Amino acid sequence: MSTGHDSASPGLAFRKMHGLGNDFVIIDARGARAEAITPALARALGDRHRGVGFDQLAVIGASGVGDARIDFWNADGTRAGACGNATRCVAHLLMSESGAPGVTMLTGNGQLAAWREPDGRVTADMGPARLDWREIPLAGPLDTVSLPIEGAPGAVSMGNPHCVFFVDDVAAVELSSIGPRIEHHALFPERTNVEFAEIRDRHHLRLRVWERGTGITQACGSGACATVVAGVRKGLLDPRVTMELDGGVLDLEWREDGHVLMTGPVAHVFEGHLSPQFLAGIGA
Ligand SMILES: N[C@H](CCC[C@H](N)C(=O)O)C(=O)O
Repeated sequence: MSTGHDSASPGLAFRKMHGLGNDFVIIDARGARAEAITPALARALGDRHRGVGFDQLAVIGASGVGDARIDFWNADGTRAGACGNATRCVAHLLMSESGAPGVTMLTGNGQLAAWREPDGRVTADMGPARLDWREIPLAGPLDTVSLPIEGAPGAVSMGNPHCVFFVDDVAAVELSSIGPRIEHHALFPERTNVEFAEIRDRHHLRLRVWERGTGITQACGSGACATVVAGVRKGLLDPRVTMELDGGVLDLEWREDGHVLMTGPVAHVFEGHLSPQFLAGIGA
């Protein structure tokens, strides 16, 4: 039986990685045209039954600044300005490639540095937390420490919008119903990621996340960054915090210069090629 031209022409190469179960398809497009990556390709790849499946697609591009640029896409085909766990995964790839102990990458939150820790985990400097209502963005001039939404969540941008609630019992939160309601709340003209945090003490908390454009995820790095910032601003947390997410543990620090550092594991799962048949079936 013919297998078509798949073996002769292997198609587009990709990698599958994850950080605490927050999973990614990573495409190295440094030698390719960025226009090759479209919302339709992101949606098709993100389909967990007919594609590969991911929480985010991360596309590595050539950059005149730093080692590379990274563009992030959600499973619904929309773009994300930041993705902390994918930033750590791509940093791991770039450091493995160059043998260097650190790397800099251009993202929607500016140029970010990352480095490997002695224990093998990867730390990303996720850049400055942005706190002005225009930077989130919010629909109007509101105090981002406490929004006029039931539960008084805080709003933080890490290059993407986050709405952070502090609750008594995070296990009792019905993420699949409240998540999409807050994602599409009128106060957030570009929608928002939604975090629910249960504080254990000033250095420890439990976090669950509903992601804009993707839904419930096992972990969200930029959400963890936004949560430490929102918690410190409300007087609930110290600036160094360990967070337990559904998929694992992240260490966070909101540094005095406003940058947020995030440390956690990365995992390389497999490499593959998208078949020409799959690529030919993707619409506009
Ligand atoms: N998983 C990512 C965040 C994705 C954010 C995305 N859903 C958005 O639309 O901003 C992280 O580790 O930071």
